[in-house]
Amino acid sequence: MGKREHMSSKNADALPVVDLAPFLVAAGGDGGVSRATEAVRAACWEYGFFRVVNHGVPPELTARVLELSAVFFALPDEEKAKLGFNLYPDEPTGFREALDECFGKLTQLGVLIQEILNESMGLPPGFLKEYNGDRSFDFMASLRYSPATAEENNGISEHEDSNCITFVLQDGAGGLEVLKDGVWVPADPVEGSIIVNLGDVIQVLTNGKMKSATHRVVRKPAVHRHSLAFFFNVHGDRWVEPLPEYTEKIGEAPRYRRFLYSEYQQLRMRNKTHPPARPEDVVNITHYAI
Ligand SMILES: O=C(O)CCC(=O)C(=O)O
Ligand SMILES: [Fe+2]
Repeated sequence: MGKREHMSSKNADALPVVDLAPFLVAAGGDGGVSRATEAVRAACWEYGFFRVVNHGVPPELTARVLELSAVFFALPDEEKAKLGFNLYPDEPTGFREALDECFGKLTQLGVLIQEILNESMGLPPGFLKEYNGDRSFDFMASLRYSPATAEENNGISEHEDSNCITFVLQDGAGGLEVLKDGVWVPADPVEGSIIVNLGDVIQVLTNGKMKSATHRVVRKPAVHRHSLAFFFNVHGDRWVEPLPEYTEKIGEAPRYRRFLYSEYQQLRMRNKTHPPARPEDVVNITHYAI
């Protein structure tokens, strides 16, 4: 009586971690694959955000690409201004090769995660591969955030990604955060892990069951932050709509109307080229909500 038990609470800043080793080593057979698939399902329903380890992207490559990215961004502006969209810089030496190698590895990882998602979404084998088998819309961005000032620290305002699956590689600075039940949870750098977050396409296909996580970057004082974001996308000609497995087959009404992915991309691009005066007029996936 009167004595309070200490309630142990879940460590709020621990994002779910999924070990991909069972998919990448020949062994298997110990239930590792189904455990990892279940872990992905739980993470996607709860957060839409998780870390993967033993993902097949060499840590040496991740470290190298982030270091070269930092060298690139530290070049004089005149040097960087020579570049248009999708042109590779000559300097620093090896940056282009590192980016290409990273792009290749992250594409492979995307294909694997998509396979796992297919299973954890309970879809017929190969469904997502068929739906999203064209890799020509994938892209990667090398990003740099300058130190926070006393006046402001916004790196990227809160948003959801529009695509299928995003990967984030980051240096040691920190600042990425994900919104979970109204609380901003840090997605701090953990050596050897890659952040995975789901985008709007998966949220719509699953009729809102899997989350397109709201996230942001808060800049830290005194440090530059470098990250690499890879967007495993879907072709612009694809129609996106809640799947029967998440609607008629389980007696639930669709929560989104169908849309052409390229149309959504264009509306989101307008957010940037013609920013609406009122924040509530920024187009996001609720534009298609029923
Ligand atoms: O830099 C990061 O950690 C995240 C970037 C991001 O959220 C985005 O580009 O959509
Ligand atoms: Fe994002």
